Amino acid sequence: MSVRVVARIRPLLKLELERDVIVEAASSGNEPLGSPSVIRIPNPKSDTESFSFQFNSVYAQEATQQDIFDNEVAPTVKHLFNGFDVTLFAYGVTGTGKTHTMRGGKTLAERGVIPRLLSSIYRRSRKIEKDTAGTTEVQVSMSYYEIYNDRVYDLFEPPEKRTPAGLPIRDNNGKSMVVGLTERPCTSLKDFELLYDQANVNRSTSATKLNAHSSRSHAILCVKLSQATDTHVRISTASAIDLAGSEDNRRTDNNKERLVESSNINKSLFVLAQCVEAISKKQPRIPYRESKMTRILSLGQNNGLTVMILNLAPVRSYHLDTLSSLNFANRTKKIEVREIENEPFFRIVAKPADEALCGVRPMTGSALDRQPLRPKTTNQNMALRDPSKDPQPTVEKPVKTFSVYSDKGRSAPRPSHMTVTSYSRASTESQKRASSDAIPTLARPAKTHRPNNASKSATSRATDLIMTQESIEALVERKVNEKLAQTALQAVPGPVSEISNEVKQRLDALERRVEGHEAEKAEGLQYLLMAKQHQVRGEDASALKMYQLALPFFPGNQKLGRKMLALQEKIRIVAGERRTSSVNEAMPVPAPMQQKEISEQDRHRRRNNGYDENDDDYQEAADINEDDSLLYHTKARKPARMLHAPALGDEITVPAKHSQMIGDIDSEDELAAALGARHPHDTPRTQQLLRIINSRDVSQIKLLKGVGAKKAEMIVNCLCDLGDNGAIETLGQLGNLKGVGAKTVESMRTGVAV
Ligand SMILES: Nc1ncnc2c1ncn2[C@@H]1O[C@H](COP(=O)(O)OP(=O)(O)OP(=O)(O)O)[C@@H](O)[C@H]1O
Repeated sequence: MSVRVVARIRPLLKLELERDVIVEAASSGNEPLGSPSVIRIPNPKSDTESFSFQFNSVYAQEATQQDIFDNEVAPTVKHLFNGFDVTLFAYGVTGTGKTHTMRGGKTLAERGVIPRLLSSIYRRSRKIEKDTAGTTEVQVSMSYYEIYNDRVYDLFEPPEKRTPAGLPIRDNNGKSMVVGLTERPCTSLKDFELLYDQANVNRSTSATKLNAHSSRSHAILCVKLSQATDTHVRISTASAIDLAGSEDNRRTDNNKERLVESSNINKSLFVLAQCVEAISKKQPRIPYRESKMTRILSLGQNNGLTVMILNLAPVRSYHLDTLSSLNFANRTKKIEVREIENEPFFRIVAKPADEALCGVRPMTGSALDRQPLRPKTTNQNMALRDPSKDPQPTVEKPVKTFSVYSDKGRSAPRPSHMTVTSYSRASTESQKRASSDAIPTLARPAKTHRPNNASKSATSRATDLIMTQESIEALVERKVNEKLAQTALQAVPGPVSEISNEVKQRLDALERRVEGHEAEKAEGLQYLLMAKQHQVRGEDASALKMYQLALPFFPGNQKLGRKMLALQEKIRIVAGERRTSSVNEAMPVPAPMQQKEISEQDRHRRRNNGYDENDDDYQEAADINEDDSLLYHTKARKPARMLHAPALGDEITVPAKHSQMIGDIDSEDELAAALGARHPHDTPRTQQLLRIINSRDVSQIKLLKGVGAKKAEMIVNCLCDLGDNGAIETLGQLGNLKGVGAKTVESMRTGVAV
């Protein structure tokens, strides 16, 4: 089944005008009751022509939240209860109504897809429990996380408690799982709303020029539904994803922090577009792994039902962005998704004695609060009892805890001590296992029945044997994970040896250093990426600013320095030319307008017939990976791109020392000095330390690691001896101050947070 793609046009906002509306819903003539399924939008080159895009459904400006839910989401609830996973995601440019569609407002009418989905799940759960006279127990739990700057953060944790590196993602049985995520049981809609609202406070949102409450992250809500009877349990998951919107930074006026977020958002959406393109062209390699969002979304890889809601703004100011989104959606609708339901697995009725024996507590309440720091495993295949303690006399062979792929057509042996009834759905061809792990009130389930390979045809067995490098790696990783998870489950907790304070401190310091390094490097790369984006758009002054911000993260990188000098030279020349031409021209065109026109024309030229404006930008952004000055590159180098015409609107004054020619620079030190760095090897941490020292503020200095009030006063006294303008320029100078040695300097430096 293909991904279901529906488009929703949001109504006009306060400042938008009726005459600017260019996107409209139309009918193809084939739909029942004439409900629209076509989006019509003019050709940006000629208003007399228009493009039409057909989707599964189209919702015009006046469509309500109820309409969207009733037609697009309510039908999936039935499938969820039948054991299918459901993925709903909102896609669109910033400010087009994704969050409004998914979360919505506070009033009943304004509630979005997510609260309505949960309401429907609870209603159906109650009905099932009632209809089965309580023999089927339905439980709902949720996890909620965001991908912010390509890092995964648990939204149940307040930002101040997050580890900067975020949570890791592991592959497990072909699914990407976030490790260490909190999972909260929620027994009623009220429970859910409370948790959801609290978690949303932790989501990264900010005001931008295009949206007062812009989501700066992709938010992923996973609702796990577990239906348990006496004999078996069925788990299915509904994932509701509110993607962050792509942004054209020429329109956002974003500051430094917003630009970093924006480039991460754009990059992940670019990778998503690449994945969709690769899938639609049936390419052998889909670049899922190039961003965390695509890894988690795994479009076309996940089973079950997928619905994409394409959010569109109706007005002309979004024209090219809207076309880009429509093109993306057009490709997405062709993606085929395997409609495979999750197999139920069998429960062993947990007895207190068993629990004591194998050390498994019923996973309710606090036990469910946090999953163990290991991949959520497919531990249906694992015996939870400790075999050494299990006095079952019938065990003849050691229990095999994972199956071996074999060409002999044997079915894998099943541990004989388990009280398991074989159950397999005839409709399910694959060896897919149920998607989840923690089952409230249950011991771990036993291995599911493996169909007898002998019944398979020779051809299908031969196909099974052709394994690609990727599938072998995935298989090995899966087996290792299973083994590790089993070991962890069977391990009897021994006495915990106390780590000495000294060791703890050293570990902490080490961790801080590693995190600092990672964060620093990532931040530097962000600046470079943005510099490149600005540069290819001809926004030279902004590009230069970004390169300047990146420089401290790559001390001594001569190539970067040269690039900056060349850019400065170019800006200087352009500024000179502009001054000359403004004297010569009788009626000058306003510079910013001219720049806009040039770049518009240029962009039209670059788009041959695809109208993939954003894709183009994304491509350029991605090209930075191929820049060999930037430490990280995987692909072969491409020929350098031609830069755009210089931005005529850029206002920049180039300091005299910056305007020297590249050839004048001989050493790294000169280069760094020319670029305004205090010292070529200054890292942000060093700079921050020197800033604190040079502040001459005893109250700040005494907080540095290894410095008390007395030492802080001594340092300030030394600085005062240097005179009013005296400053410490290097770590060497700092170490030479009275009472401060190399050791203290290192200690101060490692303690500085950047
Ligand atoms: N269908 C709608 N009805 C009424 N208002 C809407 C609708 N869709 C969007 N809006 C309004 O438009 C504005 C932008 O919507 P929203 O924040 O949902 O956009 P977004 O696509 O999530 O943006 P971002 O990607 O920046 O987070 C909000 O003020 C929202 O209330």
